[in-house]
This record gives sequence, structure tokens and C-alpha cells, in this order.
Amino acid sequence: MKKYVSQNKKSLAAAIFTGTIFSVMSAFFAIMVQQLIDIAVKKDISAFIRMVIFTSVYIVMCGLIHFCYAALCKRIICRVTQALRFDVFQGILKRNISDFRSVNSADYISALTNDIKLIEDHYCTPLLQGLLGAVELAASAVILIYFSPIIFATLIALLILLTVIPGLFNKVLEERQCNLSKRMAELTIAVKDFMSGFEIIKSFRMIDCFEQSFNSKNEITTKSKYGVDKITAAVESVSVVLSSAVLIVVFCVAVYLIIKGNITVGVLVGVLQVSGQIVNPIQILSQSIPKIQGTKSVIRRLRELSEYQCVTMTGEKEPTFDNKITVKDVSFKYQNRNDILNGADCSFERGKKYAVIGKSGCGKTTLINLLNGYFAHYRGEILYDGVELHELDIEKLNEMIAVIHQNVYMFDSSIRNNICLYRNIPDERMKWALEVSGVENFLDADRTIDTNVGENGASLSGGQRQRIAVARALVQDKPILILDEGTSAIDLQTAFDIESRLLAIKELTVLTITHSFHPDLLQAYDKIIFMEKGKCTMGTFDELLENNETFVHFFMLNKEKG
Ligand SMILES: Nc1ncnc2c1ncn2[C@@H]1O[C@H](COP(=O)(O)OP(=O)(O)OP(=O)(O)O)[C@@H](O)[C@H]1O
Repeated sequence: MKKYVSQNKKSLAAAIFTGTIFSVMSAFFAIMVQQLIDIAVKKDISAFIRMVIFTSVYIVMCGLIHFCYAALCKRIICRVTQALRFDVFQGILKRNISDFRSVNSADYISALTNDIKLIEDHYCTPLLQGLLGAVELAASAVILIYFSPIIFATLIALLILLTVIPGLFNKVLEERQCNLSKRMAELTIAVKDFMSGFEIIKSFRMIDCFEQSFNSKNEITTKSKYGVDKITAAVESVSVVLSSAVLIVVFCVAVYLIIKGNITVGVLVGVLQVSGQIVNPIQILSQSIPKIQGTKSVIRRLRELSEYQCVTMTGEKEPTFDNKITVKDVSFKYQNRNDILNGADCSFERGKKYAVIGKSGCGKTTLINLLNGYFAHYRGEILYDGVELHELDIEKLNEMIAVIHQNVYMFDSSIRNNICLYRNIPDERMKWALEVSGVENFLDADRTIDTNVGENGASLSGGQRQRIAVARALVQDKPILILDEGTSAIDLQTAFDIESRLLAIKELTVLTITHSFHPDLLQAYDKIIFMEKGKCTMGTFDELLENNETFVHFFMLNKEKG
């Protein structure tokens, strides 16, 4: 948080300056009261008129200065939360795809919304209020010294007590704040799940189940919030009691000093006034400190997100793909699972076309994800032009590869923007991409390239979305195109046509994960990679049919199904 404070040094200095002036002016009010009482005792009417004029000007000035102070505080809070939110967002953007996927995306949403709000309410606001409180306290203390050093000494002793007692709540408040942050993240995850699965929930009559689940999470979050609020209420009550106790003790000491003849009645009233001004900042301080301390765990969580450093794939070499990608004796398993790949060997030459085939769950997508550098903990070697993946800059590697998944994400924008991804693409290339991908076939007078596709492409069919994804990959001009069942939602003939056109692009290396077993199409691939029991067998379609019994069996079975 220090970074954000130093980014707003000037505004903070101005806030402290105006806050100090306001505090001093507020504390000065006690002297005015004392003066007025003494004027009343002396019955001096002209001094009284002068005091009335002075007081009026003083009140207007107080109002103006307080406005400046409050506006500066709001500005600082807005800037700090904006910068914090931006840093967290940047930290999320920096994550590699594998790390990003390891956390539920609603967790990120919760950090960017709930946690930032928590920092605003429980860190920034109390910190600024506390600063003003401290200045007010100091100013009032000076006035108190002016009235009576003995009363001042009593006050200091009590203050020490006041700062220690609310501090006892710090630890429990921090634990509860941390718990609340987690519960809010869980609630956000549940809400996101509900929104994403709305259609399934409705059509499969899951409303009761979701209602119960939401209700229970809502209840847990509310309880957790109440847990924080209860501690905050306890801190507030303790601070109210303690500050009232301070007021009474100070008042008793002042009365004692009057009895002893050490101070006048005017000073007594002044002391009472300034003591009242001391109670307020004491309350603010004793409530602010535990609140600020309580946000430690949330700040830690936000720091972890914003200062994300990739520790798994930290290579810096520029990836190239002039020759080939080699997968050498690669074994891989997901956490606490058996090996998915077990000594897999295969290679991909530049410009050649490959079809990856195998039973559902045999590890086809896993292999593709490994090539993309999503996972670091594999055994064996994955080499791009002879350089191991761990030595390469993964961000740059990802820029070389276009992946088209079965489920295509669509931005709520025009077809053009979904293809060009908001970049300027030359007309020629765009025209070619529309043709190869088959997008041009579903454009007409009603649906042009500039028609909006709705939320996640709601106004398009699954096949149309996939065709847009193919066009998107083509205009980006990447050397490697991976289709992870990327044409599965398109009718057989259209998919055949699109894939044939893709296979005809000479310079493009194509890897297609496919469950479609059209012999003509499979023959058009340079090599088939048949995956089975964690291993890969490579060959042309005809070679595999000739030499690999398992492949023949698998092919015949699927061909019949198809
Ligand atoms: N993130 C993950 N964590 C744990 N297990 C996973 C994860 N992703 C995939 N798996 C498991 O790894 C195995 C291989 O999955 P993968 O998606 O690579 O198979 P696939 O051959 O592409 O399947 P399909 O043809 O059905 O798409 C499956 O058993 C799957 O359940």
C-alpha cells in the first residue's frame, strides 16, 4: 500500500495540510468558548459583538476548509482504488493460461470488486479519518496544555490505555476479514455459475437445488459479514465507553482544580469543550486501527494477484518454428492422477498437416496444451527447432499458435470485430479468411459483417461461431493452427470443405484433433497421430491402416458410428 500512498503524495500532503488547519480551527473553538464566557462574566458588549463577527467568519472558513479536506480525501481514495484495481487486473493479465485456469475466474472478479471495496471501506477511509483524528487530537492536546498541563498529563495516561485495549481485537478482526473475503469469493463463484448455466438450470428443473445452494452460500457469507460487524461493533462500543470515561476523568480533574482554585470557570468550560473535541478523534482512532489491521490478509491476497511472477515457465528465448516441433519421450499427469501421457513421441514439421486421433479422454487436448506451454511439470522434452520449451518465452510462443476450440468465445460486438479482434486487417486478407472459413456463406443483407453477434455470440449457431473462429485464426496470420474439434458443430459437408481449404494453405502447419473419420479427409493429412495408452503412433492414414491393428479396429468402429 506504501506505493499507492507515495503515488498520491501531493494530494495526501494537501489533505493533511487542510485537515490540520481544520483540526486546529476546531480545537480553537474551545478558546472561543472560554473567551465568550469570560466576556459574559465581564459584561463587555463591544467585545461580544467583535466575537460574534469573528465567530461567523470562523464558521464559514471551517466549512470551506472541511470541504477541501473531504474532497481531497475522496480523490485520494478514488485514485488508490483505481490504481490497485488496475494492478490486480494487470497481474491477472500477466498469468500464463495454465495459471489463470487454475483459479476459478469468479475469484478474480471477487478480488476486483468485493476485495477492493473492502480496502476502500476498511483501509483507505479509516486511514484518512485516523490521520485527521491524530491531527485533531494533537491540536486539542496543545489547547489543553494551554488550559492546564495537569489535565493534559492525565489525558496522555488515559490515551495510552485507549490505544492498547482496542488493539486486542486486531487479530480476530483480521481472521474474520480474511474469512469474509473467501466467503464473498465463493458467493461470486456461485452467482457466476448460476448465470452461466441459467438455461440448463431452467430446462433440467434445477431451480430448487440452485436456490438451496445459493441460499446456503448467501447465509454463510452474511454470517461471516455479521462476524466482522460484531467485532467492529465491539470495537466501537469499547471506544465509546473508553472515550466517555476519558471525558468524565478529565472533567473530574478539572472540577478538582477549580475547587483548589487553580483554574477559572472559563477554563473549566474551555476544558470541557476541548475534551469533547478530544473524544471524537480518540473514538475514530481506536475504531480505525483495528479496521486497518484487519485488512492485512486481503491486502496480502491482492498483492499476490498484482505482483504475480510466473515461476514455472520463465524461459526468455525467442521461439522459432522454421523446421519442426519434437515431442520426445514425454510423460505427463495432472495432480493426483495417473499418467495421461506415458513416453509419447511425435513431431510436427513446418507447413505439414496432422490429424490427432484417439479415444475420448486419451490425452489429445493435453498434448496440444503441452505444446502451448500450459504445463511445466512434464518429463521428457518438447523442442521447438531444437530448443526446449522451458527455455522459451511462453507468451511469444502463444502468439505463434492459433487454437480453435469446440466452444468459441465471442465478444458482444460485430462479426468484423470478432474476426479482426479490433485490429486493422487488409481487405484482401479479410476477404480470403471469410472465404476459407465459410463465414461468407452465412452473410446476407440481414446479417452483414458489421452485425452485432450478441452476448457470447447468442445470435449465431454453434457452427457459425466456429467458422468465425476459423476466420479469426486465419487473419491473425500465425504459422500454426490447432483445431481442437474446431469444426465439430458444423455439418459434415461444410466441415469437410473448410478443412480441405485449410489443408490447402501451403505455409500453414495444421494440427487437427478430430472425431470425424472421413477417409478422404484423413488421407489428405500428411500424418495421423494415433494416441493410445499415453503413447503416440505416427504415420500416413494408409500406413496406419496397413500396420496398426488397433488403429484399424478404432477406425472401423468410428467409421460405422459416423
Ligand atoms: N485440468 C485437468 N485436471 C485433471 N484431469 C484432467 C484435466 N484436464 C483433463 N483431465 C483428464 O485428463 C484426461 C485426458 O483429457 P484430454 O482432454 O486431454 O482428453 P481428450 O483426448 O482430448 O478427450 P476428448 O476427445 O473427449 O476431448 C481425461 O481423463 C481428463 O479427465
